Amino acid sequence: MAEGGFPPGFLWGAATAAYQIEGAVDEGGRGESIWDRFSHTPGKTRDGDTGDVACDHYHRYRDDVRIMRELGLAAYRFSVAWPRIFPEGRGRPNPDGVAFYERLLDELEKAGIQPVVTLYHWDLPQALQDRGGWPHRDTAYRFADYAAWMFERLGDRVPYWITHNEPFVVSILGHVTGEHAPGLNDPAAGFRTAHHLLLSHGLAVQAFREGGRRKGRIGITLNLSPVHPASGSPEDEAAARRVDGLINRWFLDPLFRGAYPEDMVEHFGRLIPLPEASEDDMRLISQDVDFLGVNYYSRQVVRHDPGELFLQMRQIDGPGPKTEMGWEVYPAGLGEILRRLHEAYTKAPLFVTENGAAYPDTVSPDGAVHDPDRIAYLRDHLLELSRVIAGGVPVQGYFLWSLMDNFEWAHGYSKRFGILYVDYPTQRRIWKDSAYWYRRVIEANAVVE
Ligand SMILES: OC[C@H]1NNC[C@@H](O)[C@@H]1O
Ligand SMILES: [Ca+2]
Repeated sequence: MAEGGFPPGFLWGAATAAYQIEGAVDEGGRGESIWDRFSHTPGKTRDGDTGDVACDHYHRYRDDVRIMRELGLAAYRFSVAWPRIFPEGRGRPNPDGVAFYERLLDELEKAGIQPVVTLYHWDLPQALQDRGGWPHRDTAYRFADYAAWMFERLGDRVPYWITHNEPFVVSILGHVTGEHAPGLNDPAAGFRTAHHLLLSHGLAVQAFREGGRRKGRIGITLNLSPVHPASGSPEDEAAARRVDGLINRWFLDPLFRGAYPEDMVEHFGRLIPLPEASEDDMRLISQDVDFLGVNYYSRQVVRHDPGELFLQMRQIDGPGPKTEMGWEVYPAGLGEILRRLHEAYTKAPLFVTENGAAYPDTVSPDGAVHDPDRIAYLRDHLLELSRVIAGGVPVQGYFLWSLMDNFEWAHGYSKRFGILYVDYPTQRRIWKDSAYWYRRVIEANAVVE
């Protein structure tokens, strides 16, 4: 392939998540989620923003799918809100809830767009949180029941299933730093959460396999980042290895090697009571997946800091330009992570299930949204991706984060990741320059100027 080219059949997509775009939180029988509770808790999100309305996608999905078709997307990654299917997290399913997703699947089918369905993108039913949430092992089995029900109901319509989105973020930001729902500061709960998320993934894969030959494929999505030492000093290199051990290896090793990374078990075991990792659990967790989803945004640069309790490290700013999130633009990191996965972890197909950037987009007087920085970010990452594939790493698709501006968790609506600008007061979707550019990339199946 020429520089910047992609293989025939490469799956061009865009990604969203239920709580970030749907709104209609009290409609269609939907139950409360931990993000409803968290966002409505004073002080937790910027300006007290909530997902109550978001992009009103629950009502506007037909128009949104029309735009996806006009963009030329081959696939669309979205998440199902568990509280729409099981308002109490368990027991009786809610027919109106699944009916919404069936309508969405109908629109995608008519548009010739393949659905890629994430079963869990952070919106745990509050009723399960009230019974202990992810730190509680039983929640893993409730997730497996939910997943099995979805496979039964929609299994013949969904070619790609993703069990979890970013278990690291759910575990650490939700249960250790408290930046995300449910807002805990409890490292032991964080590690039990990580284990139960992985266990629930394994139980769902088992249910998927037992459900007989299904047309679809199943995988999991991890947020992965290369971690570089701030200097070549042994202390900084050790700090980088510890951070790599938590962000990357704490999840990759169980999934693909059947055990938690020994150095990190040793490190954290001294500080925190770690959950029991039985052989049965690890066997379930490390079942083969049909693909691995990778969410890539940036690298981490860290130095040793003896005073920091958890990892004795301090993250520092890399030298490159930063996005609106303060994340360094570092395209080489995408290649580094994908090559490492293929060489050291799995020969399974890979998908970039999220990649993108937030910038302070505004609508200019001519009604356009000029976002040259986002185009540059996407172009550089896609050039890197093209090189990685040309080098033999089986990356089969790319999902841009995000299709549209949306609720960026604790940052509320202040961070815009979309290639579609959302004018929230009117809910108008305005194509940013990057949307026109991405349409040309898809048409050419190659990076364009
Ligand atoms: O921060 C940008 C994205 N990162 N991955 C998970 C998504 O829900 C976020 O919006
Ligand atoms: Ca409400």
